[in-house]
Amino acid sequence: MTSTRPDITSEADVKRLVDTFYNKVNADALLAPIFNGFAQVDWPRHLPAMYDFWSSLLLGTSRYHGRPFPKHLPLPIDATHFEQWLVLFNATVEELFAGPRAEEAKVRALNIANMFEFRLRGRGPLSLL
Ligand code: HEM
Repeated sequence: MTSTRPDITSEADVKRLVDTFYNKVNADALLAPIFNGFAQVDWPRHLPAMYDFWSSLLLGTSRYHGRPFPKHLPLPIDATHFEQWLVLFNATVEELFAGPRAEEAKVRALNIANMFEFRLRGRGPLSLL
């Protein structure tokens, strides 16, 4: 297939990536209950935080100033959830974009997911130290 997909180069691209990804998450039998059931995510607040996060990582805008890991600490998630998260994220990137930043998005997501999963495995009173 000839690829006419663009790379990720603008805020509009970041927004499209994030919106499309979370639409998939919301339709996913494994992940939707975590976001909407357990965590009761406030989407109009969460999505802009995710635009900032990915804009910082991929466009170098330094707009995100939060600490993502602690938000994941209470969630009932394990490696299976992270694998599914990555399947949906990679599918979204590949459906919409192609190029060095698209590749970088997938590598960054994989590294962060691995790091979160590793830290969550040690979840317990000492994991906050
Ligand atoms: C099983 C996988 C995951 C689940 C179920 C999950 C779920 C959540 C939930 C429920 C929140 C809190 C939303 C809120 O504040 O109401 C959150 C926040 C966040 N997540 Fe995840 N997440 C997952 C993986 C990831 C990965 C792999 C990344 C990074 C690549 C990521 C990045 C973030 C960021 C940046 C925030 C926002 C923190 C803030 O508000 O400052 N998450 N996630």
